[in-house]
Amino acid sequence: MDSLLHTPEGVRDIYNEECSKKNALSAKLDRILKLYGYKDIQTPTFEFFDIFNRERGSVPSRNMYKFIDRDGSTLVLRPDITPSIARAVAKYFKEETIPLRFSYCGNTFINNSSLQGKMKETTQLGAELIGDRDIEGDAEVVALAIHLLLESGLTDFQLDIGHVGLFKALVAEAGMDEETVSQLRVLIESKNYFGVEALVEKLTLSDETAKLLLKLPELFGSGDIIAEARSMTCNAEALKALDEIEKLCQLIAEYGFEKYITIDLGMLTEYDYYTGMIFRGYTYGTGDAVVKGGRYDHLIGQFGKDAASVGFAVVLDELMLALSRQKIDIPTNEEATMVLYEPEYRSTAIRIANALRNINQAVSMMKKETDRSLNDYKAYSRRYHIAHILYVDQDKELTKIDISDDSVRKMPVSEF
Ligand SMILES: N[C@@H](Cc1c[nH]c[nH+]1)C(=O)O
Repeated sequence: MDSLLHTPEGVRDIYNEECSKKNALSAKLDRILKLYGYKDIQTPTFEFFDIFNRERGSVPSRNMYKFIDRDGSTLVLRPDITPSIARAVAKYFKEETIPLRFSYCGNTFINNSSLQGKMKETTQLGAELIGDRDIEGDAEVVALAIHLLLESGLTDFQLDIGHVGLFKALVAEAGMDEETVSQLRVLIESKNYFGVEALVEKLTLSDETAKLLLKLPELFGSGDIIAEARSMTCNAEALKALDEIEKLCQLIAEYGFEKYITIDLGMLTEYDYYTGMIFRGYTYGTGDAVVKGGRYDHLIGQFGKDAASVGFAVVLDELMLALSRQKIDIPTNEEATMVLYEPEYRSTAIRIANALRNINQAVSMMKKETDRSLNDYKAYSRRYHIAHILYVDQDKELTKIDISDDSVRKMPVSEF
């Protein structure tokens, strides 16, 4: 019987305070998205497999939850919301040539290996700036991500900014096969210097390319590393990527957010749809990114609309974890009142509850059981963060109990 209460590994229930806080956080962040002109969009939780297949460059197929529809089509629970937005935009905004801004909040499902101990269902709150190919678009999106983290209450965080163009240019120049590229990516990403060295030695690369690849895991820090990287390559595409990061950092300074960014030229990603700058935000309390995003100029084109785009997603669950470990409160504005009534005064109690709800106060009604004492209800209120009890045991007067200090006051019912 007990096993009926279990949930599968990687998913969990969220309730009480934690759930109120998660919703409050998402509403708070949503307000900022609106301030930047992002409009709500919702796409389905499951889609055809092809929306996320290898060509799109999202999560690898083995990490997706796949199932079969009645008619035999293969469906997946979305592992990522960006390809869905790309599909929807190509479908409903095909003719629009001026940039569009969309934001969303929804759950994603990734069937990670259990060994990693990661959650398999997570809530993402994201923004996509569609049809903007300029560096100003990159800067807006990075600034917005920083603004959201500040709004959440975090003060100590860093946004690492990289660019897939640098790595792509180097491996293209070296003519590496896909398997080697992916091995190298993992090694550089995990800053495994010796691993990179061993692999690079096995390949036939120009001295210049080999040196820069070896150096990538260390190219992390402030603007100076751009100059350092620049001095190490003549590859035009690689130089272009470096120029872009430099310009992006200047624009982020125009937003006043430069202190939150770090350049990380060794930052790479498994998502193949990225074509330009990529970024990830980190803070204390969780090793995983609380926000992640980047530029993807060809994804929407795969659905038939040519629209260079850039966006990101805040991983709400990671952000919640970080906030809680950093003891940063998320105010929920939940000053709930309990209207506790003796059965014969039910209609008086309903009138009182309605009057309070009319002035936007949250009320939970509770019929008093004969075998429970007032103290039982006070203890319950303490457990569930109820601020007051209004005890209705006659028509004319009620008793107001303040749970924080146990003080008691009589009030005329006519006041409601
Ligand atoms: N969808 C990406 C984040 C992102 C949104 N837009 C661009 N990138 C992810 O799940 O990591």
